[in-house]
Amino acid sequence: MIAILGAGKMGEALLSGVLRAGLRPAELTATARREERAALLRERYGVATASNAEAAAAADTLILAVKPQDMGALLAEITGHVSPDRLVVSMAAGITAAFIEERLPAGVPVVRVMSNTPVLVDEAMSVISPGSHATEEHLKLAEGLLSPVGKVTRIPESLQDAATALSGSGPAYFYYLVEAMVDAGILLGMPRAAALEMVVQSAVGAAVMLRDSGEHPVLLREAVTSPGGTTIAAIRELERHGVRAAVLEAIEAARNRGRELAGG
Ligand SMILES: NC(=O)C1=CN([C@@H]2O[C@H](COP(=O)(O)OP(=O)(O)OC[C@H]3O[C@@H](n4cnc5c(N)ncnc54)[C@H](O)[C@@H]3O)[C@@H](O)[C@H]2O)C=CC1
Ligand SMILES: O=C(O)[C@@H]1CCC=N1
Repeated sequence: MIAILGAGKMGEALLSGVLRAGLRPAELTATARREERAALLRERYGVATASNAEAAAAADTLILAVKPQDMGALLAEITGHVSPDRLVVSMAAGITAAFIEERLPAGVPVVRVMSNTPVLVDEAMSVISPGSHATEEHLKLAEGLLSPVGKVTRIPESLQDAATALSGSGPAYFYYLVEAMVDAGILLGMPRAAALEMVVQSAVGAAVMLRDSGEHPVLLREAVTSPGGTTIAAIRELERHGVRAAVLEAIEAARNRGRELAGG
């Protein structure tokens, strides 16, 4: 039995993903703070819902999907119902495996995960790290849950906040760029729907080429950038406005915020 504790956006995305991957609803339990939310999850997915304590007592694998700020309270609710023969998987930004281990009985294995919202379309990037009691078997269990909904990679926990800043938040940066490009289309007199179609398809095409061609992004960009042409005129403006430096600083700020989150 797998329990998803705090099935909000990410918890529900993972729930739907593991069901698409072939788990049966009877193998899953979800928890929610509000009864209307629990009813919606039961109705939409056919899974059972329970209190955190009941779900923790029944499940072999507990997936913690609450906000970092709610993690302490959730752990206090479940600590009396978790034993070292279970696996605890945390999806929260910033919360260290040690934070969880300190609040659960000694020896409980914890795997820390940073995934992202493309879980919803089976294109997630999930980055996992073992806590101090997690073994190869526990990492394999976590990979088994996450690999049907996207790519999974292992990193040392010291890099988890950086992974959060890069791939956890990453989709938001691409959406932000798409928004800005569509605005540029509006500025140039393009109808909004047409601008959105052009920008989204360019993003999809670029993403597929990045993933499938094996070429470095610099080479792919150079292939678009003709001498004396249009693209270099745009790149000059991006450089003049310090966009590359802004990206470095933005992602560093996200990493630093992740470091703060475990402190509340
Ligand atoms: N949204 C994103 O793109 C990503 C989020 N994350 C992480 O995933 C976690 C969840 O984020 P979201 O799904 O975006 O937030 P969310 O707010 O949509 O989901 C959290 C859910 O937990 C529920 N909850 C809080 N305390 C509870 C309790 N004691 N018992 C039962 N339910 C409880 C809330 O009512 C809410 O529905 C966070 O820790 C976040 O850092 C990680 C990667 C990406
Ligand atoms: O913004 C956040 O805190 C969460 C973690 C990664 C993406 N969203």
